Amino acid sequence: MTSAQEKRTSEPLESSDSKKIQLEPVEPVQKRVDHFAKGMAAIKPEFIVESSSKVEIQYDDDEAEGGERGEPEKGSGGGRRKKRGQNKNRDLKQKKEEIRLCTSLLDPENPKVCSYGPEQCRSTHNVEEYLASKPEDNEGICPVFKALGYCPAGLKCRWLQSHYDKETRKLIKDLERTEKSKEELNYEVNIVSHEARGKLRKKQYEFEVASKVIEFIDTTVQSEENIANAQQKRKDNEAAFVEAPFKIAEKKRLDFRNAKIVSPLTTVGNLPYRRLMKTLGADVTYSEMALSVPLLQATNSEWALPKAHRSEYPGFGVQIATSKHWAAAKVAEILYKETSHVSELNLNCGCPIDLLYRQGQGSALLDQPARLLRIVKSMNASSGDIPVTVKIRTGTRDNKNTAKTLVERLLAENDVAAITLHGRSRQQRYTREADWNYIAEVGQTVKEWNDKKEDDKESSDTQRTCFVGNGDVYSHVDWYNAVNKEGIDSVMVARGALIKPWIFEEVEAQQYLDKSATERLDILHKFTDFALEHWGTDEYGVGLARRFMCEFLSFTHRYIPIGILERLPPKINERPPQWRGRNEMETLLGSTDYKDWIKITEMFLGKAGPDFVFTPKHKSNAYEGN
Ligand SMILES: Cc1cc2nc3c(=O)[nH]c(=O)nc-3n(C[C@H](O)[C@H](O)[C@H](O)COP(=O)(O)O)c2cc1C
Repeated sequence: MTSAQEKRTSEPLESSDSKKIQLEPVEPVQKRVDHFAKGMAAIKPEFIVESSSKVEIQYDDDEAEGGERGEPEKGSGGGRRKKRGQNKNRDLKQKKEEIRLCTSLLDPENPKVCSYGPEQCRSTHNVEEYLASKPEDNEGICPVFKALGYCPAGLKCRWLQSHYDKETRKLIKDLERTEKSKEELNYEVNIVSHEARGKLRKKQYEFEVASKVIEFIDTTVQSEENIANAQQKRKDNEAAFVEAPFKIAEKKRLDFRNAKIVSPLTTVGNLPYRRLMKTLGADVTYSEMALSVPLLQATNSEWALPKAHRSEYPGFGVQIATSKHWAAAKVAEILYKETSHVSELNLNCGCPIDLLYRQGQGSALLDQPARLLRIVKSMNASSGDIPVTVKIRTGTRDNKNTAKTLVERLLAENDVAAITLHGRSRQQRYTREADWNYIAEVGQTVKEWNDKKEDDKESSDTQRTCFVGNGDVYSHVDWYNAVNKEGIDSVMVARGALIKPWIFEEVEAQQYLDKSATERLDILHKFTDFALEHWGTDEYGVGLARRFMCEFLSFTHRYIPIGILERLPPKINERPPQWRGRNEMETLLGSTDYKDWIKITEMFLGKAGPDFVFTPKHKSNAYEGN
């Protein structure tokens, strides 16, 4: 794309189904002054909806970064963030069925033993009563049965009619399909055993490596008075430490050059979404950020985060947030020993939310480089052959970039397989653009380091450190602008891959793809199928799939079809005037009303019950236009 095209273009573009998109010549500006205002997306006039009441949506992507984990508060650097654009009254609990069937009876042909016994069990053991109480089944074939040849939800499935023989009262199974699905590597990995989690819970897990590493690192932080003593202890520990099973050069290799990388994304970067992104061209995906303390307490919801779909490996990273080197060492050791499909362990040094910041986690580490280095060192020493990477921001404060100095220290004192730099400070909001000049400057520093290391024949460590830029990438134009800069190996894409999940197809094709509403709906359909495979097809699983689909739609609706724009490239931060699509479905997919999102989920998940609750993260304020 030439710079002339980037400004305004009347050049035809190829769409995904090879139809040409003719961008009409731009008419004189005076008629549409408002729509060409800075920060506004330039929509062709015929698609602009004039209305006296306009809806303004405030997107708070900063807060989204922490998911439901943190409530912003005044002070502590991020005070301005308080409540802006965030809906604080989100009820995220999904309602359960009134009459629940005991899980021991999911498959009536193969009943399991109920540990409570039918008398004590709080769920019903009366299959007929349960089936009679069930709401009418959803139409069509159960997506999980179709994919796996059986449905683990059994009698609880909301599409039961498609795999239940009423006459014989047996579940239908397609063993051939089951075999095929295994061959297709359609299963989930990194499921930490009950036994390991039980030991963790009882504090009986044996940290053979981490305990030595922690002891060694502790001696490096001894107080001044104890320095002589500490030095001796350190030497002893160093001797023990030499036995560490993996040297840096023996770790798994990462090569991110031109890799298509999806950011770690709390809540929305769930397993079904990442699986979808793999089918749409992603090479690298990350878990949602997992916190070290609940991991060590063996919290089930936290251990759900490192789970991945088999298709994500190799190329799957687990992201952790921590403020303590001992916790980092322990988590790294468990992940190494108890999971089998982790390509890298990523340390979050960028999360801006107050709760984590106050605890010294996330972006707080940027102002405590010694602590950050200790954490990386302990992770590296405890994670076996899993390489360690970091994700940082430019700094914590505006106009005070500290990332370059930090990166110099990281390279000199530690071994990080990759560094990702989000080109914003903690204080900076998403409304201001990421600083790609600074990203390139830091990239240059990493490049010089790699060049020097390559020239150093003495060096036993042959691993280069990859450098990845991050911020605002929304099209192939942004992507190539970034990777064509010296020192930048690749780009990590976050919101761009949520709003426009086919972004990597555009990168591959080096052109905009004007996806039709039907094609976009197909993508959502695929997400739903993956969501049902992951969360299940029973009432509860469908509720979760619906909720996470709404979360996804809270980003996808922000896409403005390329065919209705008159100025390219589209920018991620541009706000549109109210617009309508080229057909009803396109208009629906662009709706900012969460009730329409629920309607969209109903196309694939059946009718949402009156109990289904979804409150969008983003507040939308109606105001009178002038
Ligand atoms: C909804 C949402 C969730 C996020 N969750 C995480 C996270 O868990 N870990 C992380 O390092 N960054 C997280 N981020 C930040 C992104 O990874 C990325 O650094 C940031 O959005 C800038 O990239 P972008 O301009 O491409 O969106 C999140 C961002 C969003 C919008």
